[in-house]
Amino acid sequence: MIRPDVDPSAPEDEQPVIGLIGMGEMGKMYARLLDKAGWKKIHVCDLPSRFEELKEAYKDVKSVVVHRDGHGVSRVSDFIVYSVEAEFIGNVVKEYGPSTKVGAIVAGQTSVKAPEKIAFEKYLPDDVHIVSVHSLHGPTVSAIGQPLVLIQHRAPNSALNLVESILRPFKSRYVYLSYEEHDLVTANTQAVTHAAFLSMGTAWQCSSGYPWERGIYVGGIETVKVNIMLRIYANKWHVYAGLAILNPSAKVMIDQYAKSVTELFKLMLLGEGDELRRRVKEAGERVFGSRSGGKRKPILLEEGILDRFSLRPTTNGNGNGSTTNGTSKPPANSHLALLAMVDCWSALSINPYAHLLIAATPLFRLWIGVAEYLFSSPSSSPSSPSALDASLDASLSNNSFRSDDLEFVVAARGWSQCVSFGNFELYRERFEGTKKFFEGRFGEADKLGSEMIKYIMENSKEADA
Ligand SMILES: NC(=O)C1=CN([C@@H]2O[C@H](COP(=O)(O)OP(=O)(O)OC[C@H]3O[C@@H](n4cnc5c(N)ncnc54)[C@H](OP(=O)(O)O)[C@@H]3O)[C@@H](O)[C@H]2O)C=CC1
Ligand SMILES: O=C(O)C(=O)Cc1ccc(O)cc1
Repeated sequence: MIRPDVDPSAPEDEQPVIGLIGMGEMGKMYARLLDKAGWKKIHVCDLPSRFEELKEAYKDVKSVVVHRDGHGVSRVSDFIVYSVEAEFIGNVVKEYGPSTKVGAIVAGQTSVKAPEKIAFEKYLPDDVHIVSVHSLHGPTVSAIGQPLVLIQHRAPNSALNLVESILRPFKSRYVYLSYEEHDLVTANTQAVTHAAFLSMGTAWQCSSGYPWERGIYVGGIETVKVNIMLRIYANKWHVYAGLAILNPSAKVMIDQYAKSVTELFKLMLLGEGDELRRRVKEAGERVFGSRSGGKRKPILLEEGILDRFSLRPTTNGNGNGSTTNGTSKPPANSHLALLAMVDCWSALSINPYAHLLIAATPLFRLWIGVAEYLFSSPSSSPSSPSALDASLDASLSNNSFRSDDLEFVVAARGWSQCVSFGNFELYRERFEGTKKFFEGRFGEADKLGSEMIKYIMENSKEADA
């Protein structure tokens, strides 16, 4: 019997055997973090076809034992994490679940929990516990301070405590949810955020050019848009497909987002300025008016700070990433993606700040940050409009955004349809087509994006407190 409060300094024979089934990005991240923590018995596997490759990769890591398949891992482990594609979780648990050691605790890392719950209930023997997990960040982000969802589904408190003890060295922030609460929260935070950024990528691709190379201003909050879009396309398609297609609440959110995009664009096209301003400002009031009584520190302190993370070439020709001279004011942009996001939150009565404190991913935090910046920045002088007014004016009077905005409408509708049809193959084709277009830029975007996330996370600590 493993003590629920065990820690990595315990003698090896008192430590739990930790099993990792699926050694892709997340499985590898868990193996790395668990080994670094000092856990000495980590048993892992991927598909049998990857057995030799994995054995070679971990030959010098003493704590890691590689198995040919999930039967070997399941039979010896006290705590098992399945980190496989959400689409396949049913089949994988059906195959290996019956081999689970009596009294073990089983978790899944899947980003959408509905199929995982069904699979665990159906295929795990009655004498094993279910305490699921979800690290709410990608494999290249530090786990420190990030939300880590724990779901005590079919387990006594002692099993939950053991999972807490095993994962404590990650220094993540535990968030306790039920399976159902998890899927509702992640539909609101992740699925719709991804839909917005996937649509930006598709639209920019269809406009045939990297935005920062088409003479379009890419500083300030545009920097966040470009970096996050690239981060998402650099990840695996199935992560986003799974969490959108297999989460029933996500369809509703993504559909409303596409509707908001379309309706706002129609008002812009028709020049219905009064109605556009009324609708957007009312939505802004509903979403941001209640922002902790207006006392919460903004997520983005200054738009200019973001220029240091920009991908656009610098004036001295030194590639990317450095600041401009800071004197030129960015031209107003219609910011259709952001106006629609706030309209969507308002239409579905979602308070994004409530999610921020519970289970926000770094990307969601940044996305609220830019929306908040657009909606809450005051005008710099009595004669100049606020950022929001400048954006609304531009959307009505400046035709130069129309073609990009039209592409964005088409893209948002396309992604929404793809999700509502539940078509994984179509999703993969759309995703990978755009990924190919941006592929050359992933390296530098990853570096700049990680720095940007680190900066925002550090600045958010105080505000969250
Ligand atoms: N990437 C991210 O940012 C995050 C992902 N997640 C979730 O974690 C899970 C894993 O994602 P991620 O690691 O990124 O994806 P990967 O594709 O990198 O990893 C999944 C791994 O599972 C393997 N696998 C599939 N079937 C089996 C099987 N029968 N036995 C053993 N291994 C198998 C896959 O092999 P093969 O490739 O050969 O099919 C692959 O190596 C997903 O459910 C995802 O939604 C959660 C948080 C963040
Ligand atoms: O932060 C995001 O939304 C990401 O894109 C990274 C990510 C992807 C899937 C998850 O289940 C958790 C985090």
